[in-house]
Amino acid sequence: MDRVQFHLDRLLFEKNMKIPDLVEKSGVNKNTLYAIKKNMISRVDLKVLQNICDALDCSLSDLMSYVPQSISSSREGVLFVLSGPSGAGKNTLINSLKQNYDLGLTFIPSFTTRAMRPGEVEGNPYFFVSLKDFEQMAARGEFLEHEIIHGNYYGTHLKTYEKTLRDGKDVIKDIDVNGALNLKKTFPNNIVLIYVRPTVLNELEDRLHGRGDADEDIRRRLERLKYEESLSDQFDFLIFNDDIPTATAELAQIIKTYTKRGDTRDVRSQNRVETTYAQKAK
Ligand SMILES: Nc1nc2c(ncn2[C@@H]2O[C@H](COP(=O)(O)OP(=O)(O)O)[C@@H](O)[C@H]2O)c(=O)[nH]1
Ligand SMILES: Nc1ncnc2c1ncn2[C@@H]1O[C@H](COP(=O)(O)OP(=O)(O)O)[C@@H](O)[C@H]1O
Repeated sequence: MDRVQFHLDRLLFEKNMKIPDLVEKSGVNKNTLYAIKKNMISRVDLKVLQNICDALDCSLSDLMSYVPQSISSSREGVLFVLSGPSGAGKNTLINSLKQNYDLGLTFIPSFTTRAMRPGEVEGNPYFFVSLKDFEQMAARGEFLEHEIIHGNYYGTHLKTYEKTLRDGKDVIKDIDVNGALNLKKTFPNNIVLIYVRPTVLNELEDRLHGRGDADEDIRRRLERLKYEESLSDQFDFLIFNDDIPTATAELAQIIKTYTKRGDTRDVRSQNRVETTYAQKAK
């Protein structure tokens, strides 16, 4: 697997740029840029990286990241990732799963710079840190991956994932679409990507209002919807969360299939289930 990963795709999206714009601004050859964008490059000149960073006004750690061998070869636990638009019900389903099913899953809180919401506490569902602390942690390479989402930073703690999965524990976590697809490159064999959404996307706004989000936060969150939907077909499963118990049951069904005792932990060798509700996305 590629342990050095480029994030050009995301950066271009964030800067509202296309490859031809970057060719013009950076002077870097088009084919090189496409290869970097697709993570299909095995060697690259430092000058090229410098020119890309200058053109995108970003740092090298925004453009690329490195995953240590120790974690990339971990095959012990299975990592279940829930992604989807804000308000889809990812956290609701994780909590409902905890309360109604005994699947022995571990939830690993991420680190974030966003403000704590009512009902949240330190360590659940996040460790809440300042921007300065987050940046220092990122610079020290403490994150497996990190992203800026809705203007806040979110990062998965490398050492905790490493230890938990190595100990053979199965993990469930909601991660944004970029982070999910990056993690798939890190753990190609023991990850299951699940995309969650309501059947009717217009319901998201009501749900976010119901959760008590401020209007400005709701607007920012919904702005990302189109991008998130555009990546949904790269996920292994799609769950329509219209009714919480039904969607929780679908999620539990998927998890049980991949964590059967006695089965190999290499999820590649297991057949994927299609329940009546949970459909493989493609
Ligand atoms: N890439 C990445 N995304 C994360 C991480 N932790 C949470 N997220 C995602 O960050 C986004 C915003 O999360 P949150 O602030 O809880 O808002 P919500 O989606 O509206 O509930 C969601 O898509 C989460 O799944 C992480 O460690 N890495
Ligand atoms: N199936 C559902 N029907 C109606 N409301 C829901 C459903 N699932 C979740 N909600 C509500 O929608 C809001 C957003 O859910 P949440 O789990 O915070 O979403 P996410 O973690 O995906 O951003 C919460 O107020 C939650 O109670």
